[in-house]
Amino acid sequence: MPLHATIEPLGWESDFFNVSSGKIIVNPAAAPLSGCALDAFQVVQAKVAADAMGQADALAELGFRLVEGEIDCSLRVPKRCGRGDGAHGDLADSAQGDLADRAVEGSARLPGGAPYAGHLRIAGRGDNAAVSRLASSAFRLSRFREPWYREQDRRRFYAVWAQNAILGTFDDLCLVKGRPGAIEGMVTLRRLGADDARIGLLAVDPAFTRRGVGRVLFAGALAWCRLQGISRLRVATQAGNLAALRLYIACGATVDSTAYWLYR
Ligand SMILES: CC(=O)SCCNC(=O)CCNC(=O)[C@H](O)C(C)(C)COP(=O)(O)OP(=O)(O)OC[C@H]1O[C@@H](n2cnc3c(N)ncnc32)[C@H](O)[C@@H]1OP(=O)(O)O
Ligand SMILES: Cc1cn([C@H]2C[C@H](O)[C@@H](COP(=O)(O)OP(=O)(O)O[C@H]3O[C@H](C)[C@H](N)[C@H](O)[C@H]3O)O2)c(=O)[nH]c1=O
Repeated sequence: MPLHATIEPLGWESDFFNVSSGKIIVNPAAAPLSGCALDAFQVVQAKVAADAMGQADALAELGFRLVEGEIDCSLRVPKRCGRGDGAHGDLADSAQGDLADRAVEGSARLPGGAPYAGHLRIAGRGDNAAVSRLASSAFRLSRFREPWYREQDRRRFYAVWAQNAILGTFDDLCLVKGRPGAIEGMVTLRRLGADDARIGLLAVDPAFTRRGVGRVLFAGALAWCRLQGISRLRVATQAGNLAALRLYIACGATVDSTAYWLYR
């Protein structure tokens, strides 16, 4: 069966990776996708819902290859509530809220941009080097991988993502645990709309993994959402990233959707 779709040019990615890139937009009203249209790009990406295998088969016929699976998760942002205060939700809310509050003690100063007094603080320019170092090495599981993208460009991509979060030019901010130069972990966040936000990048320095830092970062992300009046936090990861999936599920997230990335 032919796939009816258009190809949306990806300007930012084409410039950043120096690879002319496009993305498939499935549209039953569009013409059938042709090899000729695909040949105009060095890389064409498609994100296919995991229950739409007909689309994946049609793309395979056109020469697309599987790159990775993606799992999209989300959770409701728990309301702030003290122990024993049943007025603001269930037990899970209460436990999550306590952890979040401890993670961002002093967080009332957040909207002004001042650093946290608690475990987490907003990263500033002085954190640029350490945050970039962590981001460039942490995200080994990525759809920006060989043979389509060079390893050094994948590393640069996540470093720039983190730098842009510090500047607030892509994600809105980057929260870090640890002193400048001695960062234990980082999480970046972006408001998507009135009610929801998304974690961009979340990583823990390998010297500090399995000590609860990931949970603290996630709790800090929830606390930021609460301060912003955001009620839903979204996060995505690679299907093969069991550590991240287990972390998000342990923090209360549930799976919203699953998909495959295919490239040609
Ligand atoms: C939005 C995104 O950025 S998705 C990509 C996520 N980041 C990465 O993959 C970067 C590389 N990995 C990391 O930085 C870390 O391994 C993280 C962030 C995934 C986990 O950070 P940690 O500080 O180790 O997590 P933390 O100690 O808080 O563990 C919480 C839970 O996560 C799960 N978990 C963490 N690491 C692992 C692991 N290696 N294997 C299995 N489960 C794990 C467990 O359920 C754990 O609970 P438990 O210790 O009670 O069993
Ligand atoms: C830094 C930056 C990026 N962009 C653009 C470039 C891409 O088109 C998107 C990001 O795409 P996304 O699908 O989110 O990228 P990843 O597949 O790498 O992300 C997943 O895995 C990550 C490890 C992480 N968990 C993330 O949350 C997941 O979505 O943005 C841009 O336009 N401007 C920029 O500055």
